[in-house]
Amino acid sequence: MATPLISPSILSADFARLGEEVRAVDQAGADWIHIDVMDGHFVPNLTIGPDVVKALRPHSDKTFDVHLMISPVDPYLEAFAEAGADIITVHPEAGPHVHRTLQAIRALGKKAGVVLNPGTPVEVLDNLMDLVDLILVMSVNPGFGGQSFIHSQLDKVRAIRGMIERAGRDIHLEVDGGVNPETAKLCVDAGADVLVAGSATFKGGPSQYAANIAALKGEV
Ligand SMILES: O=C(CO)[C@@H](O)[C@H](O)COP(=O)(O)O
Repeated sequence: MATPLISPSILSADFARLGEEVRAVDQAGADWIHIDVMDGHFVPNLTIGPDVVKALRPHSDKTFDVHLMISPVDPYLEAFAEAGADIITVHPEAGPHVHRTLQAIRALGKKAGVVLNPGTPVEVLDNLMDLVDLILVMSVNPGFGGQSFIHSQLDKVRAIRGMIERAGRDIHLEVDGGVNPETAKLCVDAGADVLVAGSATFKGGPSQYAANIAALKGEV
């Protein structure tokens, strides 16, 4: 299979040692760092805000891939941009005007991502393709790490890969949720080029991170 970029979700890291954990996965071969921001309203869990992103920024030069699961989302874009996010990814359901939200992310000098929940149809992308640098397909319902991969999302990945080819632009296609070495291969074969993995990266503690990331890349 083609080698995907791996973006470990720090949701599965040891939150008491978050800076060290980010450094550890960076040194273990992570390509990006995936940061899940949850508000207890748009999704049924609470995580972190821009101050934590800012505190983590000195721990890695890798791309900070920030997934905002918050509503409303527009009032917080600037804070996450200033905190050091490189890519800011939003849900179409998180505000009244997703087109305007993506424009606002680009205006802040950041890459813009849009994310589709398992129940969100691909048609939502029809008028957004020229505004996105990343499309994230959730292969679990967002809110928690450690859930099982929803295989029906692979058809969505295949459909979006076709849309990207037709758009003729360089757009990353990322999958998140229940990604392990077995499902990673299915995602890459379906057209994904970036994989988010929480449990499968952080399992076994820091001594295992390099092996876990290599396994996700299909290198072992
Ligand atoms: O955004 C989310 C969940 O909402 C994901 O990023 C999870 O954190 C992935 O965890 P695993 O399924 O890989 O354990």
